[in-house]
Amino acid sequence: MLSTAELNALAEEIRERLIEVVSQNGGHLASNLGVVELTIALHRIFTTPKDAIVWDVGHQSYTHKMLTGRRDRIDTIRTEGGLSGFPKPYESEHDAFVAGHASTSISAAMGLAEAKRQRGDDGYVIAVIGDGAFTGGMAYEGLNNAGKARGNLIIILNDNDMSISKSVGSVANYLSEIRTKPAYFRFKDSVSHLLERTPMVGRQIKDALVSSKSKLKTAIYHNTFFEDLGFDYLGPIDGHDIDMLCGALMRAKRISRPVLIHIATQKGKGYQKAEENPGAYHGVSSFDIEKGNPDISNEDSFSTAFGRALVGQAIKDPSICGITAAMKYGTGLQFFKHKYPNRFYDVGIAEEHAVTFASGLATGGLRPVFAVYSTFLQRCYDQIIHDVALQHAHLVLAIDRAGLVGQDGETHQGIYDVSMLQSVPTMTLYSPATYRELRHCLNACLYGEEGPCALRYPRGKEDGRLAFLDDLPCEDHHLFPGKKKGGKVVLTYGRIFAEVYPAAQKVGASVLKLTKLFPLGEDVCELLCSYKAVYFVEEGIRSGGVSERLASQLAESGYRGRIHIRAIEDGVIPQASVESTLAHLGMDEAGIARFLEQE
Ligand SMILES: Cc1ncc(C[n+]2csc(CCOP(=O)(O)OP(=O)(O)O)c2C)c(N)n1
Ligand SMILES: CC(=O)[C@@H](O)[C@H](O)COP(=O)(O)O
Ligand SMILES: [Mg+2]
Repeated sequence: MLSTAELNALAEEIRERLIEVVSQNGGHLASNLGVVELTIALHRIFTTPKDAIVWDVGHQSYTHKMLTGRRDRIDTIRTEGGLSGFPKPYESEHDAFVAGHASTSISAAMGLAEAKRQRGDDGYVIAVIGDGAFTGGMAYEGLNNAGKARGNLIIILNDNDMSISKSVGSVANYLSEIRTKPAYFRFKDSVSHLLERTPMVGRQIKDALVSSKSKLKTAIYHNTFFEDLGFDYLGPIDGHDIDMLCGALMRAKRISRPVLIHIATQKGKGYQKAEENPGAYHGVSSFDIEKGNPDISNEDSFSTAFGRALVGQAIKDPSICGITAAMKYGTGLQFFKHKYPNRFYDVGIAEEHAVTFASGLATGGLRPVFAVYSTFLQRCYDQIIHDVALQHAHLVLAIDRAGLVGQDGETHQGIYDVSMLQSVPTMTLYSPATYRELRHCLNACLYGEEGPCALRYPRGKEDGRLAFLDDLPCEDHHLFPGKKKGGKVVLTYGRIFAEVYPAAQKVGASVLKLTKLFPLGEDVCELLCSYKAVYFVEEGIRSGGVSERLASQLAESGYRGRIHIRAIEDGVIPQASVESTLAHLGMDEAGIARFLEQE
């Protein structure tokens, strides 16, 4: 058994390795540095996989991976074929549940705990959720249910007062209130502890006190929100003190009701630059440890092009509002916030709320734009149908990270949005391939369309090969004729056009590039019908995509030519660079050229 000093030395060693590896591979540095002691304490008191740890979002699980047999492979994290940056049960039996999206841990942990109870397994299930993830609605659905849980369930609220940016909202304020009065809560906690340890009657007195409405209770046993929901609350605890953490975890193990342990940690702990600027070190690409990571949030990308374009529109139109679900920098909305703080809303990690809130703004006469990553929009399917489309509310979804995203892997790929939105009544969707097209599409969504509108664009920068598009008019679709009239035609859209166009030139095929994906005019189908073979290339899942829909329309219209579809057949696309993934999918220039050679 390691001594406290040895455990602290282990924490230092792990920190050094984390900084080294993330500086090379990129990753979620600040979040991982903040939970080193917590992870060590968890693995000291609990034994995985018998006990299960459910990491919320999972971006902070690197130390857990190092302590569960993956230390010698940690240098492969987030690389193709290497360890995932998120928990993956297929990677290790110590990863209890898939994660990547926020606020799911309490529900998952409760399910796992209940399953253990039903199966007579006395293992514990521990959910570790950050204060950022704690702003998501699903966390409350979980808490509401879990307060009555009968399994061995422990929730650890890792409170560092930060989401990616500063945590927002009333819950954040409430947590900060608790954090700033630790002595008061510890006094309350020690009264509760004393009662628990008093032989025979202590527990009964405590239970009677908890369920009573007496003034005595409010005097000595003031409830936190969590106790009102049925949890035993332990905290706030210094999340960098391994002894204290172990003590709290041991105690939680002995309590028969669900327990919530509230720990206070520092995001970025142990690397000064990250401590000073935890937001900039939340998710980083490779960096120089000595110099640190320059702030790249203003660097040229589709996100910043969008952010600047929105400011350009908002100067002329005071009804435009900008909304983010905790992704201000990721989506380029920092410019809008800076210029129009009163029209900017960071709603926390609450995408479903953001959509319905935007619909409320629209119904009330404003022009809301919700900027959101494609992958996180997935949880808003019902809100988009029920709260937006059915009342034809005119709002704009600016869908960032559409298509392949690279190193975050399967949980973050933006490959489902086209299929999802295609089934939404009255939805309009644009897919710009360049910054200029993005500006055009944003303008069209704001002023040229009615009802729910969206534009989708990829992670990263414009492709230099597409500079020639800047000399062409921005149209809903554009035909680039091939060598032979009526020969082969390729229909495509978005970033992948940069691969398709040169491939088509090689084989002499025409290319029909869509900028507006739906609704589509009759003319598109008519045009395709004039070719002897139609090829589709789509950087999105095949099922329910544009290719499938148009192929079925062609078939219905009696088209007799050949139809070939290249789209993503298997929706689970692991981590790798976008270039490498495109090559694997046969969607790089060479792969598409081979595809077009098929007769
Ligand atoms: C549904 C969803 N929306 C947005 C994100 C992007 N995201 C990843 S981590 C994060 C902040 C998490 O903050 P917190 O839970 O407090 O963890 P910390 O990094 O502070 O430890 C956000 C917004 C996500 N993963 N899932
Ligand atoms: C963990 C998470 O969900 C985000 O931090 C995500 O990794 C951000 O990715 P980008 O680098 O594309 O902003
Ligand atoms: Mg946090």
